[in-house]
Amino acid sequence: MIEITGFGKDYGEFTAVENLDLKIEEGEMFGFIGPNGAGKSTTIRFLATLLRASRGEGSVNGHSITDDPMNVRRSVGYMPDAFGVYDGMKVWEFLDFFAVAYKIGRTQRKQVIRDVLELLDLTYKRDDYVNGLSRGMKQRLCLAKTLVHDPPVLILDEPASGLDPRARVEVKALLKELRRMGKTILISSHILTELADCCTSIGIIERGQLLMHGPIDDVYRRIQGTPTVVAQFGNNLDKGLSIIRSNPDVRDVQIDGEKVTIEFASPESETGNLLKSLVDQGVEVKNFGIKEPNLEDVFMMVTKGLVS
Ligand SMILES: Nc1ncnc2c1ncn2[C@@H]1O[C@H](COP(=O)(O)OP(=O)(O)OP(=O)(O)O)[C@@H](O)[C@H]1O
Repeated sequence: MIEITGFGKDYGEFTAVENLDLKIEEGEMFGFIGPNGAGKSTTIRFLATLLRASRGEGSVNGHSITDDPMNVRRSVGYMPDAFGVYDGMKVWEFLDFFAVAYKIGRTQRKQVIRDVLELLDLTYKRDDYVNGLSRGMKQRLCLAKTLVHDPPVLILDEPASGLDPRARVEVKALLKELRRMGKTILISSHILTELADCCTSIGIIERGQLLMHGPIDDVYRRIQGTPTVVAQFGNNLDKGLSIIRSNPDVRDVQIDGEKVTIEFASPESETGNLLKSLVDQGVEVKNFGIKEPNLEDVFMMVTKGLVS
C-alpha cells in the first residue's frame, strides 16, 4: 500500500534522511517512531507529495509519488504535525471547505460532513466556531477533515501531540476504529508507548536512518533475547547489588527506590544463576521477574545499537 525505496532528502549540505526503504501493507497501522529531528516529518511530507525527494522514489496505493501526485493525494488523508484552523469559520464550514476542495458534490457533502462529525464525536459542535474549540477538539476536527474524501490511506504526523492523557486515549480508540474500517494508517510519534497497543508494525528512525522496521511482534522477538529482570530485596540491598554487579552476565543495573532493574548482556544469559547466587549468599529476594520489553525499551535498545 505504501512503498518507499532509497528515499533521501538533503537540505543544503545537511542530509535529513538517508537511503530509507519502507513497505507498509494494506490494513496495517504502522508506527513511525523517532526522537525530535529524526526525519519523520520529512519522510511523511514526501509521502503526502509536499516535498521533493533528493533521491529515491515511492508509491501510495499503487500511484507513483513523483509521477502521479494527484492520485496519491486522492488516496491519502494527511494530518500535518502543525495545522492551522481558520478563524471565523464554523466546524461544518471548515469540513465543507475541504470537501469542496476534493470536489465532492453538494448533496454528498452534507452526508459526508454528518458522517465524519458523528465518527469524531463532534456533532454537538457542528455550529460552533473552530477557534473556540479546545485543542483536543481541534485535533479531532483536523482528523475529521482528513477523512472527508474517504481515503484508503491515512498519514498522521503526531496526531496526539499536546493532548492530555484522556484525549490521547480517545485518539487511539479512534485510530483503532479507522483501522477496523479498513484504512491503512501511518502514524508518527516520539511518545513511544502511545503506539504500543495499536500498531501492527513499527519503524524506528534516528538521525535520518531507519534503524529497525517490521511487524511489532518480530521487533519484540528480536530484542527479547537479552533479558531484563526487575527485582526487589527485603534486606541486604548493598550485598545484593554487589553480587549482581560482579556477575559477568550482567550488563547494567539501575536502582529506583526499592526496585532494582538488571539488564543482562546476552541472549544466553541465565537469569536463574544470578537468583541462585543471591539466595545462596543469604540475600532476601522478595521479587525477581523477567520484564517484558515495551516499546520504550525497544527504542532505547535499538538507538543504543544493542540490537539490529
Ligand atoms: N526546511 C528545512 N530546512 C533545513 N533543515 C530542515 C528543514 N526541515 C527539516 N530540517 C531538518 O531535518 C531534520 C529532520 O527534521 P524532521 O522535521 O523530519 O524531523 P522529525 O523526526 O519530524 O522531528 P519532530 O519530531 O521534531 O517533528 C532536522 O534536523 C531538521 O532540523
